[in-house]
Amino acid sequence: WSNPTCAPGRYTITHLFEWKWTDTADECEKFLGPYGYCGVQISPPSENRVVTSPNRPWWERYQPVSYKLVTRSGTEAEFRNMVDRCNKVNVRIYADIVINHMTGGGRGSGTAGTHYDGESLSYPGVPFSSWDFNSGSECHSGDGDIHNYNDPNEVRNCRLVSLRDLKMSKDYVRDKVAEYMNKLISIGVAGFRVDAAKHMWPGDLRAVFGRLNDLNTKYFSGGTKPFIFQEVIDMGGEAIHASEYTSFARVTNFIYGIKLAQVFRGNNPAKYLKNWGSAWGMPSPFDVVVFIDNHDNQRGHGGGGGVLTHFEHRAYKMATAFMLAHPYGFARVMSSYDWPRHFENGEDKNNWYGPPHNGDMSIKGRSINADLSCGNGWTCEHRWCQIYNMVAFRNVVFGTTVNNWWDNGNKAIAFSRGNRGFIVINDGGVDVNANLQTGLPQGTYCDVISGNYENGACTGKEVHVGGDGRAHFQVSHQGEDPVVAIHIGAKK
Ligand SMILES: O=C(/C=C/c1ccc(O)c(O)c1)N[C@@H](Cc1ccc(O)cc1)C(=O)NCCCOc1c(-c2ccc(O)c(O)c2)oc2cc(O)cc(O)c2c1=O
Ligand SMILES: [Ca+2]
Repeated sequence: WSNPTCAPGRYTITHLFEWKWTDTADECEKFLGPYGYCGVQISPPSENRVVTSPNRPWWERYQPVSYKLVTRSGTEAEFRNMVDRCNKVNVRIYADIVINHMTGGGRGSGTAGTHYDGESLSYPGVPFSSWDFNSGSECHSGDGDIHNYNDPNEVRNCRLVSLRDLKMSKDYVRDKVAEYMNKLISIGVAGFRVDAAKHMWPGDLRAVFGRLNDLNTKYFSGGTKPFIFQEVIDMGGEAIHASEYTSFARVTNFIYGIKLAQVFRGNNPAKYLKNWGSAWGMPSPFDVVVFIDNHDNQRGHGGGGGVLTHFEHRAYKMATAFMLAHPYGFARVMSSYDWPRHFENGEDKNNWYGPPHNGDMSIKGRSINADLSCGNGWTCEHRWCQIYNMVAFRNVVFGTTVNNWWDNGNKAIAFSRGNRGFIVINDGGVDVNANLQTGLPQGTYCDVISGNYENGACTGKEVHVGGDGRAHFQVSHQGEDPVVAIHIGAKK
């Protein structure tokens, strides 16, 4: 487990995938601060390989060349400015760090112009050289790559898709990685998303994390530890289990999104969610970061591929509303960019597409529409009102449990969070037309899915809760948003 380092009253982060640092700083001040987000997961800030075939794919950022803070997202100065401005409006920065490996084969230069040679294992920008990498002594797979995911040694000591595998058992390597993380901490970063953690030994990760400083007291109280969550793709069926990694940090819970996709695509009745969480055999809520989709599995591979994405926006909003209304786990909202999917034999041939860009391949900033949504090719799910209003819902109900569960035996469910919030989700079949116990104090509440609570008025539907805590709910199973959510922070 690991404690989030959010400012008080904030409980959800958003992954601003491939955003520039200048845009991220602006987004903290204009939106994430005012709308109650805890923080941002940023794309890897370390210098990465420049891949031109295909042309600047998103996954080039997962092939480090050095730990210099120069990428397509911006310069070190822009990075420092972003962390400062976001912290000043109570929005934390969680850095995606790629420390299992460096580049694949071949030689070239990175986004800071630093030379590397993947053949001779030469990375002068760190520096790392051949004895800092796993070799035939540690990896016994024959060609040096991972093939057998049921051999824990092979998964950790061999090359993931031929990416040069760092020898994390070596003190020098641990020191250089910890030095990189401590530099980010000194700048004001609040924690880390550890990429490809499954491919590193838990003991080596624990040794590196043990070298980390406390967070910078310019923004955090003394003795605050960084919030660390590790990407461990574990869907069962492999030799490596997420539980190996949860004694010293959190893990990403991949099963979560896949199970919710099954429910909200209509394969399983929503009533099954009555005992959602640990009763489904999932890890302790304090050991996980939960999400509907991530940058990899929204493109159809990595974590099972069967998850909901912004392309299926109706079901996606329902599943996100459920995730944010339910107490299980620390929630992360994906924020994507659009790309022209092109399926051939079930695979999206364009799943490598990088972010919207200008003629010179620099990343194009997002534009903001009157309804707060984004343009210029950016999806900005974190700015969809059905999502940002549920981020506020999660803030208001924190610390309460699930009560007053109701379901219609099939695809409609409802539950309250203590006496602070109540949600009805109608996942299909028949309309809901019921008088339900909300557990809330008497009054007129705004439905925060169909509109906002602004200047004391509801721009969407209103719900009247009587003295007995009951209210009448009519939720068609055919509307764009078959969800009604109310809470005491949006009450007339
Ligand atoms: O699709 C991709 C990149 C995927 C990817 C990148 C970052 C992630 O955090 C992630 O989860 C996936 N990469 C493309 C293209 C590619 C890139 C490099 C390379 O040497 C070969 C090909 C691809 O087709 N990759 C093969 C399938 C995805 O196999 C990868 C996985 C991965 C997928 C499923 C697993 O269960 C697993 O344990 C690991 O993690 C990466 C982590 C990285 O840091 C960099 C990578 O290249 C990858 C990575 O290729
Ligand atoms: Ca490894």
